[in-house]
Parts: sequence; structure tokens; C-alpha cells
Amino acid sequence: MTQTATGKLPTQTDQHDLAAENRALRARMAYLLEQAERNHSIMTRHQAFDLEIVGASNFPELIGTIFRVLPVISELDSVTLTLIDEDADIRTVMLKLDVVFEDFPDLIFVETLDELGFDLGRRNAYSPTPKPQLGMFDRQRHAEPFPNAPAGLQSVALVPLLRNKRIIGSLNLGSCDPTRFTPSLGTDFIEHMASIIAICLENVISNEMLKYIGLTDSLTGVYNRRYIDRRLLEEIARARRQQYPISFMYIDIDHFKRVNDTVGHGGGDEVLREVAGRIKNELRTSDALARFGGEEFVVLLIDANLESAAFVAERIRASVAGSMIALSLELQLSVTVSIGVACLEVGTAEGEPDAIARALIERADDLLYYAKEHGRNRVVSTRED
Ligand SMILES: Nc1nc2c(ncn2[C@@H]2O[C@H](COP(=O)(O)OP(=O)(O)OP(=O)(O)O)[C@@H](O)[C@H]2O)c(=O)[nH]1
Repeated sequence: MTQTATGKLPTQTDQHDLAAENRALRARMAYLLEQAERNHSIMTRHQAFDLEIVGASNFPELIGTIFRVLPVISELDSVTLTLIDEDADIRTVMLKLDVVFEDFPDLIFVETLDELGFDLGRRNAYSPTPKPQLGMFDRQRHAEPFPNAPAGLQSVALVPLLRNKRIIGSLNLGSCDPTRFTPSLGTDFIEHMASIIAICLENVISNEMLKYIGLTDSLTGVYNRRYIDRRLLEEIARARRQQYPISFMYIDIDHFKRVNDTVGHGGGDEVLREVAGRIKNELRTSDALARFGGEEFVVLLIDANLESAAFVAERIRASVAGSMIALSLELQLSVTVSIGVACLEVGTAEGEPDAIARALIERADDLLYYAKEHGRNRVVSTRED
């Protein structure tokens, strides 16, 4: 029979106490085991999440994963993301790369650090790390980070996204449980999560910027030849599948050598920028404008037959010729363009997309040459000879 610590045989009361203590210990153990299992499951889910966001290859994929997965694995009722985008560079580049911001209503852009709603005192973007702010949800105070707050949101955590001590935005977490985010709660876990998200964001944003730079003409800001070559192949395949025509314009500024000779290379660059702007104004957002090099531009028009493409080309010609271009140094200059227009009609795109693209470009180039030979400042979409 069991003896007590004093060596005496246990009484019935002692035994009763021991059994109760035993039951309590077992219950405590079961609770701790349950907690450990729960924590393990949370850790596993978060590790899978980390792997998924680290593997995201572009901005929409990363943002989409954060908004889709994080509320589920962290049992949150709202997750939003605020990014500082001072000169709207991120938005401009993403738009150019066809990111549809309407798909991400919980992605918020602000111009300045102050708009993040952190209590930063006299900090600036490079000051030592600010801490997450946890507390009760206040519809007015948190209107900016939670623009679509669900009914019943009770507590929130605004977690700074930091890269090299610089705040790039904030990850905003919301719960309908009032005890979920209280000021006394430890923040190591959410800070760790935010730091991984911040690295992924910065990485994906700089990749997208590089992609954009690689596809853009730095002088005029329109696409470059590499972009159009690639896009043309995609569009030929799509037009073939969906049975619509696409058209291609080759645009060349007339006597551009004379422009350079008259106003210098810098003035010539200004003319190139203005002409690019005037062409762009005549296009739909689905059309793509690129500078092919020198004083040559091309336009790819989606779902446009020869007649409508020639109509747009005529508008472009008229817009360039219609008013003088004002240069800095108070100079004004008249320029004109010649345009060749070719179309890939429905049912004519047989063979390899590569060969079709080449033939389309060559036809537009040939018609441009014809326009030059027949007086310039004109649009040619069919040859009369
Ligand atoms: N300012 C500026 N000039 C450029 C640039 N790239 C090419 N050029 C100039 O564009 C001019 C093209 O001249 P040409 O190909 O002879 O043709 P053009 O004078 O436009 O004559 P047509 O096309 O026959 O009407 C050359 O003087 C080039 O130096 C550029 O990026 N900036």
C-alpha cells in the first residue's frame, strides 16, 4: 500500500485528495496537449503559408495569397494591407502590367507614412522599429486600414511592415473576438509573420519594377519593341481562338532628321515624347503603343478591322499635324507622321504565330514606306498598285 511522505499510511481523506490532485493533473495535461497540438497545427499551417508567399512570382499572386489564406489559417475576420506608394510608382507599374486593383478591395495605398495611423511620435521612415498596435476596433479611427470592415469587428492589430527599419506599409488584422488583440498580448508571432510578408512584398515589387523597365521605352514611357514582339504573339493566338481581327500600325515621324537638326537632339526627344502622348490619346486601353526605336512607333489594336484601324490612324495623323508642338526654350514646331496600317482578318491567321507576326509587321512597314513615297503626312492601309 502507498505511504505518504511522512511514512504514515495514507488515510481515506489523503487518498481522496490524491485522486483529486491526480484528476486535476490529468485534466491539465490534456489541456496542455490540446494546446500543443493546436499550436503545432497553427505552426504547420503558417509554414505552408510562408512557403506559398515566398514562392509567389508576381504581385497579384502574392497579394491574392495573403488575402485568401491568412484569414483562414489565422482565424481572422478581416485582413487588409496598406502600402506606402509616395509617387504612385507601384500603382503605375502594376497598372502597366495589367494588375486589376478592383480584384483587391482590401489593398490600400497611401502617400505618406503618417497616413498609416501608427503612433510614430517624431519618427520618420528610417527610425527604429515601431511596434504593432493592438486594441479595440474603432470604426472611425480605423476607417482607413479597414475600409470594408465586417459587421461585428471587435479588436484589431496594425502591424508595421518593415524592410531594413524602413516602414513600407502595414498588415492590418481584425477579429470579431474582443480578446483577440489586446494591448497586453505578445506580438512576436505577428511581427515575425509581418516580416516575412514585408520581404516577399519588397521582392515581388522590385521584380515587377524590373519587368516593367525591361518592357518600357525610358524616353517616352510607352512600351518597347520587346514588349510588342511578345504581346503580338499572345494576341495572334487569342484572336485566332476568339475569332476577332487585330490590326497593326507602323508610325514614323516625317523628316525627323530635320527636327533634330533644327532644335537639337534634346528638342527632338521632346518631340518624341509629345508625339507618343498624342498617339496614346487616340487609343483604347486595350490597344498597345510601343516605340520601335528612333522615330518609329507601332500600335497594336485589338478587335479592330482594317477600316476601323485606318480610322484611328487618321485621327492620330490629324492630332499630330493639327497643332504645333511647344518645346521648352519657347520654341514651337510643326511635325507630321506617316502611317502604314495592316490587319489580320478573322480566318487568315494560318501557320506559326511567329511567321504571322513577322508578315503583319512587314506589311505595315511596307505601307508606311508607300505613304512616305507618296507625300508623307498620310495614312495608307491599301496599296493602289
Ligand atoms: N532626338 C532623337 N533623335 C533620334 C533618336 N533616335 C533616332 N533619332 C534620329 O532620327 C532621325 C531619323 O532620320 P531618318 O531615318 O533619316 O528619317 P527622317 O529624317 O525622319 O525622314 P523620313 O522618315 O524619310 O521622313 C535620325 O536623325 C536619328 O538621329 C532619339 O532617341 N532621339
